[in-house]
Amino acid sequence: KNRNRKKGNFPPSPPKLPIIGNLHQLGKLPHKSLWHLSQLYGPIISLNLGGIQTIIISSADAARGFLKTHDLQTCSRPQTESARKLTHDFHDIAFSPYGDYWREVRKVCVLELFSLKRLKSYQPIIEHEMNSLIESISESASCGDVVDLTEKSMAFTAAIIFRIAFGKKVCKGDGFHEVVNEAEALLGSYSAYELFPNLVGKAIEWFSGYQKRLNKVYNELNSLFQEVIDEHLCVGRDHEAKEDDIIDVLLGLGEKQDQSASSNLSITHDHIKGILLNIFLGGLDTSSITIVWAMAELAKKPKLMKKAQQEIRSHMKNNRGNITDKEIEQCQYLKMIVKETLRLHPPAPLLLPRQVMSHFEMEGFDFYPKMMVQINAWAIARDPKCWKDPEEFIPERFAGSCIDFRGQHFELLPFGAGRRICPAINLGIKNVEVALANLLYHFDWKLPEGMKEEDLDMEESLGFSLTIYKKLPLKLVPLPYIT
Ligand code: HEM
Repeated sequence: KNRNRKKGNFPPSPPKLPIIGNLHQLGKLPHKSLWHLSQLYGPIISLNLGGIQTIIISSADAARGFLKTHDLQTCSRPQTESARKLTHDFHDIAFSPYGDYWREVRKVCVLELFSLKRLKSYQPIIEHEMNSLIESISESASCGDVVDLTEKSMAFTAAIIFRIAFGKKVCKGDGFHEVVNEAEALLGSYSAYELFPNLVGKAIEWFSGYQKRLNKVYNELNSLFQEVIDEHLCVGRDHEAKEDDIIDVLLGLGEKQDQSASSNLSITHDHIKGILLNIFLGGLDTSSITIVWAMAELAKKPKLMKKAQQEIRSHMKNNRGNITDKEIEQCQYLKMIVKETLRLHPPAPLLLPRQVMSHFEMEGFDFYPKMMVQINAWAIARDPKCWKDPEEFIPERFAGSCIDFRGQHFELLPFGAGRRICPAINLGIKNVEVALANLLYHFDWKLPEGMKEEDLDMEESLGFSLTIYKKLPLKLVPLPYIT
């Protein structure tokens, strides 16, 4: 009680229960429950999640206030026990609090890992994985088999991220995906003691085996990452790829910084492990989730699919090869499809949580340090004040519009905005565009026998806590496109 007794005007709040506050109102899909609450209580609401005071933002104007006007006061992250442990004491980018360290590591990330030059060096990997994807679908197409596009897209993006980060693929059976999923589940939630910082919370945490679970994931990830780092340090390593992978780049930076004392950030193995974890959490699923939703929306609206195919095929003329960046740049309708998919299905619907760092006032409300902030990008993208027919998938709404997802337009925030905006937008978008363009170019797609467009299930399911997926796998029948 004492902790929450701050003077000031708080945003409206739904009625709370003793002890748990508003926790019971989150439901299975928090972004949806919070959207319903915002319709009752307004675009800025305050919730008590156990002992954590949380501000929920559900309008473009309020998001602009937090992510632009007051970005500097709200761009930290809550420092949870799981994040501290799994990122080796915040030696990462995504979960580290705002400050000198974060600014330095973010610079490294933007300039060294995700720059346009580096993206170019990833091109052969993306092309190679694209060819494998098309080949495997062609086999099914020649027999008229149904293809599980969810599984194929996940394998495609995972192979790219593993090769970019580790320089090699990691197979599904290696247990790596499971550890990363478990890490996401822990990083996207709070321990009982964080929610109820008293003896009861401590007891619940102890009985639930939370610390054991956290230690297990930490140990598994740590030894996996250390193994790969050691492989990279081996003299005479079999370096298949011509270009450096992310571990090579980070190890190289560590060596450079050893020689020059002028640099503020000296990259250690802990930094590499923290950054790798961010890359797997950020990159493994987000692009594949988008590819699946785009294909599902197009399968539901065959006229839109035809229009996209005509555009791509007209730019390809009679070329039977894969589509290159040059053709993709000309495919304006494809780009509208990607934007519309990210509007209706942002993979991280609540972005990543932020934390207020210093007191400020906005719209007559007071915000205090340590308050957690969640931006409901999913709800904002459905606001009828910003979007006509918001629930409809209409890529054409972006024709002649300057609205983009790069953090300048607060009605469309799939990558966030402000200082914490996703640093890998170009890589994420490239994977989505390349996959969609090739899937639509090389094949015509139909629904499995006996299924109608209206039967296609579009239900969402919470991933491991930070992302949402299409609940059921997307299964479609590919037919080879004959020029
Ligand atoms: C379609 C693909 C992607 C989507 C929709 C997406 C979305 C997001 C979102 C919503 C955030 C939080 C922004 C905020 O707090 O305001 C974020 C942060 C981040 N993303 Fe992405 N992302 C994608 C792809 C990637 C990829 C491919 C990587 C790396 C390989 C990546 C790495 C990161 C990192 C490191 C952060 C933390 C930035 C920070 O806190 O400074 N993301 N992303």
